[in-house]
Amino acid sequence: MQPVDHTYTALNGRLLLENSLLNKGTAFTHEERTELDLHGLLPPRIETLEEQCHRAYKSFSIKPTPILKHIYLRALQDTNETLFYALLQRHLQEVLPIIYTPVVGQACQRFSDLYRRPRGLFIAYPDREHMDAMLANFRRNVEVIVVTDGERVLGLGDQGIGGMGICIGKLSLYSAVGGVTPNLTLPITLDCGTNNQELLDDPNYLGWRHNRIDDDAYYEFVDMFIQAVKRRWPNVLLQFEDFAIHHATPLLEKYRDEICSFNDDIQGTAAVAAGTLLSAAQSIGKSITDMRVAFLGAGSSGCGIAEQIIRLMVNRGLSDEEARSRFYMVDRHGLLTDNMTELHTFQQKLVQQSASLPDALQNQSAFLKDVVEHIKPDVIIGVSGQPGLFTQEIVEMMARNHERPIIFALSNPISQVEATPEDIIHWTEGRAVVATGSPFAPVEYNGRQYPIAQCNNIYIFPGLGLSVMASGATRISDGMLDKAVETLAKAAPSAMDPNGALLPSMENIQQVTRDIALYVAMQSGAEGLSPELSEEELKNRIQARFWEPTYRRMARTVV
Ligand SMILES: NC(=O)C1=CN([C@@H]2O[C@H](COP(=O)(O)OP(=O)(O)OC[C@H]3O[C@@H](n4cnc5c(N)ncnc54)[C@H](OP(=O)(O)O)[C@@H]3O)[C@@H](O)[C@H]2O)C=CC1
Ligand SMILES: CC(=O)C(=O)O
Ligand SMILES: [Mg+2]
Repeated sequence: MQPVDHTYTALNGRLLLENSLLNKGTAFTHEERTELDLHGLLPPRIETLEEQCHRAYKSFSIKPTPILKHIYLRALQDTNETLFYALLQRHLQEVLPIIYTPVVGQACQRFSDLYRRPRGLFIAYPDREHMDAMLANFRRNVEVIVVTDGERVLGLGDQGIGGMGICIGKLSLYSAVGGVTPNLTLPITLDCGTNNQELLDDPNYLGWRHNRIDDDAYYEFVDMFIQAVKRRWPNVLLQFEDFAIHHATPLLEKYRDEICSFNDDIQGTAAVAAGTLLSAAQSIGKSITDMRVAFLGAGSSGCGIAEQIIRLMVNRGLSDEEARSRFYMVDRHGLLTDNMTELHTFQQKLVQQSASLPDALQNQSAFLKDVVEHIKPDVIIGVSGQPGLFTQEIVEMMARNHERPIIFALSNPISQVEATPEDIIHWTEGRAVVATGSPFAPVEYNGRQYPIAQCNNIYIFPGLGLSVMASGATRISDGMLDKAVETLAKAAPSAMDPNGALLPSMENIQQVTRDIALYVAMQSGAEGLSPELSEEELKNRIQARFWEPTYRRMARTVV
């Protein structure tokens, strides 16, 4: 009888050390080294995981730049995943900006230069006839996929196959925060070409050197991929990530009822932003149903966030029409109105009726400044991907209009933020309720420290993944996302104390993620999208599924 708390492997010697999921490096014990033919291949000292973490943290700390720290961590991940995640868990707050936004943005931009070892799948358009074979080249069991086509990476535009960096980063967080076993995750890049001339001209670019395919060719390619995923992993959770505006919503709408899937930029961002807004409303003692909200950027995230807040307002008693009338979506060409002809379908649902607008906004393209001046929104949300558009004039006007203006500058990475928290706090004399998409240090103003909430979908997607894994949900419904919003808002310190932070701290993010997983799973059960299980049963399943980075005794498979 083989002990059940052992991990069994048919690998030994160098092949075992090269398998990042199984490798323990210097933590292989004497017995394991004997049994698995490792003697001589490792330095003689045997370390504990804790000792390895100390050593790895020291190496990490002395790297002089954020990108070198990122490269170090990615190399560690490719060498020993248990150690990588143990390090992440012990230093999450410090390491998060390195493996995720903002530094992951640079890693995507320099993906080909930095490329060292294979991770995930690159599915290139010219290879499409081999779709099933490509998926079969990966491990048999996969439960979570993050897929991109790299066309809108953060606010950095088309990065071609560099988008893979984002998928790797997101899945690292599924494991570090959401307890999803790393060997069940799969990052995928659909290489549809690139329209980024710099990449096309770069002799080192590792992607398909071709302009992007579009229209029928694009949708047929994506469909070949989705059908192949369904054949190989019918129960997988598939996250669409960083697709450009013209593909993101059509793909979500096409596939959300066909495969268990969601779009992180639309729905994940919507849930975190709506949760943060609920929390901000609690802080300033105002109901969201009394608020008017203006957006800068009416793209995938902007319209997704607006639709989620509208659902919240409707759940709290407003009619759909009343709720929609409170939204002012400003895009590149100005405020969206019913006079505009070339809007995406998802934007058409969020237009203002020009006849009901104040005169000053009727006969011209109104921009954010005009909307803030004439509508006096309680909230402005930036998801334009363009830096600096929350100007001093606009922010000061917000502060004149409201005692506690709510200002969310959510574009990533830091280089693209609409206004820095430092500026917003100063321009509003410390009165603004601020959130950003990337992490910012607390702002010091008039002897007071203002912590800045990181309103990022990291608060949502790991919980959705854990929920699906624990419950076996087959779809991600709006009702499930609404539960995530409410659970997040309830977990915010501001729910207890108006001066408390808008979002739970990163130190508590694992617990928040478990709570989100639980309430989302209860909702999927109530909607018939997963077996209806008791709260207790679901908690037990979440606990049982939650992977922790620890070493197990490793032994040779007995054949
Ligand atoms: N905090 C978080 O968790 C998240 C943050 N984001 C960030 O949000 C940003 C946008 O993402 P996403 O919505 O998916 O991207 P999209 O491209 O779908 O949307 C961006 C929109 O902003 C518009 N825009 C561009 N320039 C201006 C301008 N000068 N004034 C007004 N609008 C403008 C674009 O118009 P056009 O198409 O004509 O250029 C487009 O409609 C990115 O920076 C991303 O990193 C996204 C997801 C999550
Ligand atoms: C956070 C994220 O998903 C984005 O900026 O695209
Ligand atoms: Mg994204």
